[in-house]
This record gives sequence, structure tokens and C-alpha cells, in this order.
Amino acid sequence: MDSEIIDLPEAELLYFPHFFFETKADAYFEKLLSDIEWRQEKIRLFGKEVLQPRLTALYANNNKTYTYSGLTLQPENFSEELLQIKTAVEKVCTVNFSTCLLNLYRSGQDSMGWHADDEKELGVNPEIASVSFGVERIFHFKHKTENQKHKLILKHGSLLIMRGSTQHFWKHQLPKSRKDIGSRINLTFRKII
Ligand SMILES: O=C(O)CCC(=O)C(=O)O
Ligand SMILES: [Fe+2]
Repeated sequence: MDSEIIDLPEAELLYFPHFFFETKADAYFEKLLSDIEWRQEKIRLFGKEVLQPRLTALYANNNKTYTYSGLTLQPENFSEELLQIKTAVEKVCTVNFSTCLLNLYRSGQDSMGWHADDEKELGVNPEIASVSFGVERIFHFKHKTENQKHKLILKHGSLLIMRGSTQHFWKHQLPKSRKDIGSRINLTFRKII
């Protein structure tokens, strides 16, 4: 399978543009779109309650909660298809994941702002496996202290692995798109300690 090392300083990034076959990726997209219990959560942003510009869900093989942006999510049990995807990605990862955070970007208007996945529950140097289904979107990296950015297109059926010191030194975002585009589903597998 083709994979690319994304060579950024103080980061460890591995990208598989075609991790799942197209037909498999199509089937996962449809199944996840209909079966996941998608919710639009409220978060606190600069002291104000706002709805997140995307839908989310949390699944896990334990009942440990995950807290980010002042929001604590209680997981559901993994479904059969999430377990299949988890097993597939673990073949190229160095850890077994406990948890999957899912995001549904309904259109180009949905997005995720700059952040690092550096919550305490993830421990130091967490490995995160990010799977994408649906329309391609641009993903940005920005170094926290140096003036360096990187842009990546996350394709349908792709896998991006972020590990090592990536979350310590870099932020990432999924910007809005002005194009009239369809939906994208992203799954980030994490190990909650
Ligand atoms: O949708 C994406 O590709 C990014 C998701 C992300 O960064 C996250 O869930 O922490
Ligand atoms: Fe993230």
C-alpha cells in the first residue's frame, strides 16, 4: 500500500492516501452516516455557549469520558463497523486504541478550528489515527512557535497517523470551504489512559 512520510520538524506523520479501497470506503461512509448517533454539541467559546460547526459522536471499548473545549463526552460501545476499521488501522499503528471520536462535516460550512490533541487523558506523545470518508477536505498544520505551515488534502478512504511529538509542537485545523461540497466523515482513534 502506498504511504507517504510528511516530513515536518518535531512531528511524526504518516499518510496513506488510499488506505481503504474506494468501494469499501463508499460503504463505510454510507453506513456511518446512517448508523452513528450524530449530535451537535454546545461548547464554550470565549465565555459564550455556541453550537459546534459539525456533528460528533464518541465510541469506546471502555466507559472513560473524553473532555475537550470544556465538553465532556460519554462514549457508546463500538459498533461492528467501527471495530473493523479500528482493527485495520491498528495493523499500521504502534498502539491499540480505546476510543474513537467521530466528526461529520455536513458541508463546506462545517469545520474544526486550530487545536492540538493534547488533552491529559491522551498522555504524552499520543498516537492518533485519523480516517476520512466522503468529500476531500484540506487539513492544515501550523507550528506552535515557529512560522511554519503545511497543507494536506485528506482523501476519501485515507488514513493519517499523527504520533511522536506532533501534538506537542503543532496545531491542526480543518478550515471551512467556500465550495458547494457534500459531507465528510472523520474518525480519530485515540488511546485514553
Ligand atoms: O476532521 C479532521 O480531519 C480533523 C479532526 C480532528 O482534528 C480531531 O477530531 O481532533
Ligand atoms: Fe485534532
